[in-house]
Amino acid sequence: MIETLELTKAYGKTRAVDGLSFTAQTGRVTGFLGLNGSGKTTTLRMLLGLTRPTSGVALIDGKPYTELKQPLRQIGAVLEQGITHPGQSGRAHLLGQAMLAGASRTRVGELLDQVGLTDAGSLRTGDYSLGMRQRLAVATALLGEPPVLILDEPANGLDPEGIAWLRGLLREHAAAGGTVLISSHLLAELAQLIDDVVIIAGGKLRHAGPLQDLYGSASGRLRVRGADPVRLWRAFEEAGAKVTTDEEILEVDGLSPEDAGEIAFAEGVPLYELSTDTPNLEQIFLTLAAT
Ligand SMILES: Nc1ncnc2c1ncn2[C@@H]1O[C@H](COP(=O)(O)OP(=O)(O)OP(=O)(O)O)[C@@H](O)[C@H]1O
Repeated sequence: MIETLELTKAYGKTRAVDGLSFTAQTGRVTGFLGLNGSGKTTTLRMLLGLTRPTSGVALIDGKPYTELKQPLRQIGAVLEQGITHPGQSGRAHLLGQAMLAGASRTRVGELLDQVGLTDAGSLRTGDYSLGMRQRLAVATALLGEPPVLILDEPANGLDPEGIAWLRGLLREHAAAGGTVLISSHLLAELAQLIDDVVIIAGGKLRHAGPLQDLYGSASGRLRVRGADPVRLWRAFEEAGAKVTTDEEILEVDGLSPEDAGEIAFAEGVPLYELSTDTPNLEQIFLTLAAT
């Protein structure tokens, strides 16, 4: 499990992270979301022992990173910065890192295969595309078979096939009892990957919970088209709804589709269309993440 308690990092007068408490549960993939500059990278760096908190704690399985006995075997990380020497091949990079993590040559071959870089293993990493570099970074993070994974913007640079690959890998990792924390500034980018969301703004927690609850929290607005829009409008408003219109289509807040259908029936107005607007995930995120 990953946990922060009242975690704070101040740079002079700027509070990059400000009293942040959240958990990322074992067996789940948690999305860590916020707009640019909201404090995501600073939080992840504190979890990884790279930045010292001003106050509060960042814990991996109940301990700060610096107190972990075998950090490379307990936690794997993909950070935004490049980690490789451009003249080195992907395989050589992994072999070097494997020595540090105490992993075998066989493991390097398996990982190249798992991240889809077997054929590209002998190419210079300087010639890798952004997506290939992300795959190599994920392979590096997995070397020590750590149960906890922290990934900073890993979806950046991946094409749809790459995203599907990452989804499979992270889901498998969580299902095998791992913990995954993955950051992004776009909720839509992570929607297919994650179980839970933590949204921050200005270094503070804005929302935490299952992704499903975010959809649930967005009130479903109805789209109604009928033979007599004016009459429908009046009837809906009399029933307590808020209605806006472009003259033909009514957008109705505060009524269920059942209520709206029955009101139209009682008014004797034929309906041509009655649908519920699906909440726009990015819109929900932007509302929650706005400072
Ligand atoms: N070393 C530092 N010195 C001073 N200010 C910093 C430092 N690191 C981060 N900050 C500030 O802290 C705030 C949070 O930055 P951080 O990089 O954690 O945000 P982020 O959510 O990761 O953003 P992005 O999505 O752009 O990577 C920003 O205002 C940033 O300018």
